[in-house]
Amino acid sequence: MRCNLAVVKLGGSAITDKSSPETVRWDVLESLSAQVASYLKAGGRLALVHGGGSFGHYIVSRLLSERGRLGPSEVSEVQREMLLLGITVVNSLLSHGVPVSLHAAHSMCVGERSCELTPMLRDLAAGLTPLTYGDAVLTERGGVVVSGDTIASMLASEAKADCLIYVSDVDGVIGPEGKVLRVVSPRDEIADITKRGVDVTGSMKGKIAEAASAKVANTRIVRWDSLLRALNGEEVGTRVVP
Ligand SMILES: Nc1ncnc2c1ncn2[C@@H]1O[C@H](COP(=O)(O)OP(=O)(O)OP(=O)(O)O)[C@@H](O)[C@H]1O
Ligand SMILES: C=C(C)CCOP(=O)(O)O
Repeated sequence: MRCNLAVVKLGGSAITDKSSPETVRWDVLESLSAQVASYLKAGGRLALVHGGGSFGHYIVSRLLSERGRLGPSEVSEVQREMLLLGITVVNSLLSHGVPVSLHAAHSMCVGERSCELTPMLRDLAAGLTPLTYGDAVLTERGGVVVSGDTIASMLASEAKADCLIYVSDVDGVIGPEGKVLRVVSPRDEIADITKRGVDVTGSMKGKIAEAASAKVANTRIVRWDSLLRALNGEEVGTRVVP
């Protein structure tokens, strides 16, 4: 069935090149913005989250290896880097006529799994397309990274979305036989096909666990060029079940 209210996570593996720092994949971003615009034009509603890609993951891993921890200055640097990618995504969506409203995750989250998402829900109800992203926040334990995968899952549950779509650079989840799985659960064995590049928040295994915890009926991991098909209810990519 076609999605009425969707939460879509624009994966950093799709919108950036994770093997090269601060590199946007402009063609992919343009395509995703056009697919989002087309879904909205057909009457769909959605909220968006994007990942760290070669912006967030690179800076976190560089700062951790150079300074050993994320203190106030490091958290601020990560927040700045994610804002840069956030503005880039806003520019692309706006150029396709999407009425996007950007919400910094560090203004809504106080820990890895603790976010107050009401501002996004309010904008969604008002007819805007709210957007947030994976980010860093300063806690009593020091700086921590809040994954966009987690925010997307929490947002889908709170918004009572009927679809939760994780967009990435792979056709879906690759199973141990090397083929895309039609369905996956967090207990299933999957192949490890991690590419060059850095990831500080758990890659595919973490994504499956977060996706499954949302308990949204139609939860999928799809390649970027299949987003609109997924929003239209087609069985593309890999469906995630608890
Ligand atoms: N079994 C698997 N099936 C599919 N992809 C896998 C698998 N194992 C590892 N991967 C890796 O997981 C990556 C996708 O996870 P990743 O966390 O990078 O996605 P993302 O959400 O797009 O990125 P970001 O966290 O930057 O937003 C793929 O690019 C692939 O390299
Ligand atoms: C690395 C940072 C700052 C954000 C991580 O978010 P994710 O890429 O959605 O896991």
